[in-house]
Amino acid sequence: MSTSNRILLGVNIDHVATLRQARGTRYPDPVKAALDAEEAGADGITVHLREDRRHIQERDVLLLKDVLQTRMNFEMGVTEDMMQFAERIRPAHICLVPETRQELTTEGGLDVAGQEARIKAAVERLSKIGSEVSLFIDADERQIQASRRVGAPAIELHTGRYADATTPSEVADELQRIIDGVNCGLHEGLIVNAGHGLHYHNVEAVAAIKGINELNIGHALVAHALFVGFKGAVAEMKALILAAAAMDR
Ligand SMILES: CC(=O)[C@@H](O)[C@H](O)COP(=O)(O)O
Ligand SMILES: NCC(=O)COP(=O)(O)O
Repeated sequence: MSTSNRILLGVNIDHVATLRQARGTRYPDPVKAALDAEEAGADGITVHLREDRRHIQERDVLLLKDVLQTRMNFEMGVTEDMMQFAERIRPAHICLVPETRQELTTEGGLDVAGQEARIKAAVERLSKIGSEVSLFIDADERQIQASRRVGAPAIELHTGRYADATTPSEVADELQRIIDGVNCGLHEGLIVNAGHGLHYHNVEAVAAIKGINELNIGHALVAHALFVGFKGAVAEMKALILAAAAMDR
């Protein structure tokens, strides 16, 4: 079981594209954001090509594939169209996420336990193209064990409930749920990542959990970039998570 202090920052650039799509302009370009993020210390770039194309477009993914110096973490719903696109792109990492068109953002984790055969087939198919497949799930023992059973090498724990918690006791409960999830994932032999809704004021407690491999963060970085620039926003976040991960708690 790994209890390393090393932690990676995956920068999600979806919401750079959200701003572009709001006006149908050519700017701001998420590809430029990705390159800036890499220069500022991002360990990887995450993009979610939603079925409704509300932010990232195929064009972005195709360009990123050519220019990234780090690695792409491609988030996708489990649909035949997406499977075929992923087979064409062959990203280093693929994260399977649940998706509905009505949701404001990714509201919960993938129900792996409820559709094991379907997810297992997707994991097997995507592993054949050389991608490391992770499953975006809630920090729930049932889902974590099902993720191991379907053959995914990695999971990403959805931290949205922690991020949305308002009272100190709710925050503590949600944090504990993530800690338990990380330990359960490591026990099952999985690589454990986490993300969603993390920002400059709530990230440290999560980054301090021993054994987390990577945090994927997007919305807060794009928002902060308005004031300090994208490189500055990424560098600040990276410094924050490295410092938190290095602390002996
Ligand atoms: C799965 C996930 O958490 C990311 O894709 C991130 O949330 C992107 O933003 P939206 O969910 O708002 O599309
Ligand atoms: N998978 C989570 C992610 O990529 C970033 O989510 P957010 O920081 O934009 O909420």
